[in-house]
Amino acid sequence: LRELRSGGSSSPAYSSSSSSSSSSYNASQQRLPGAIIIGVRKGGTRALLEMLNLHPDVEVAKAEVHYFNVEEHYRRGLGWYKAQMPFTLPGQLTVEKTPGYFAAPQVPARVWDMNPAARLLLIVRDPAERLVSDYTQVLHNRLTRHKPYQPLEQLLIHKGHIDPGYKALQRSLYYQHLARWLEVFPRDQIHVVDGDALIRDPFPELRKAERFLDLPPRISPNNFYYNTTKGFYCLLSAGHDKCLDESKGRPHAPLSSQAFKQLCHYFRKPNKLFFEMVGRSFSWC
Ligand SMILES: Nc1ncnc2c1ncn2[C@@H]1O[C@H](COP(=O)(O)OS(=O)(=O)O)[C@@H](OP(=O)(O)O)[C@H]1O
Repeated sequence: LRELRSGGSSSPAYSSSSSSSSSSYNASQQRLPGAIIIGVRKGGTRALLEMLNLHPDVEVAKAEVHYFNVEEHYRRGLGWYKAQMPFTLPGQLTVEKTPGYFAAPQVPARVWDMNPAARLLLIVRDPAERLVSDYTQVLHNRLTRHKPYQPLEQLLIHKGHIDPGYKALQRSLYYQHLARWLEVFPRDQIHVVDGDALIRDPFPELRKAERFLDLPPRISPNNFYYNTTKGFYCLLSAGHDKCLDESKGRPHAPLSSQAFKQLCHYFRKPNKLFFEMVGRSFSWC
């Protein structure tokens, strides 16, 4: 527990964030993360981070850090990484999220070297939907920079068949990436969050995450309300409300129903392998 909360430092185990915050013993400082949201890209990582941040014993790194997956950052060392973290009191849990960690082969061993007790959160979503969301984000970025782009179907389908080389498709092969994490971390240090369930009804997923992180249950259904304009749940805390920005929940780029069906068929086997690996199944297409 101590290592989880303090990222391996020697600060005392759990103490409430509201207790004796004025004493120098409890001086706030930056600490390495005890928990990391490792992915998946477009799985709902921002929503999960913001929702965990509702917990009084959790502080989060606001920006994606990309420490373990970007060589230039990794070379800067743990001092740099720590300096990207929020200030916390002893007993508070530091959390960062970088969706790019999940599919980057060098990352699991690096996270282990940082803190072998780190708790890992993996939020997954229907891999076909995720792929379309991934493409939509790339398309949006290219349009913003006035760069050319290809329609999704052209990237995805080659001579009538799904092209296994398409990067966004590979990012949806969850079992391949998870297998690498499981070579390094024990299964019980990785908690799988259902990203589709988080969209439909966030509270039960948050309760499970609190339990995994050994946090006392502090997040409540009253922290969420459905915003009909946004079409998603938004957050309520201490009288403030917050919805995720417009980059979350964009209308997806079009894809013919025939191509989407092909995609669903393609994912059947890899999905089955993932279900076996995590010991549960999801009702994906
Ligand atoms: N409450 C709430 N509000 C808004 N959006 C929500 C929420 N919960 C989950 N989501 C889904 O999060 C998807 C984006 O995932 P990520 O944050 O992981 O994207 S990223 O990889 O960091 O770019 C985003 O995917 P798209 O809908 O495809 O844009 C959302 O569906």
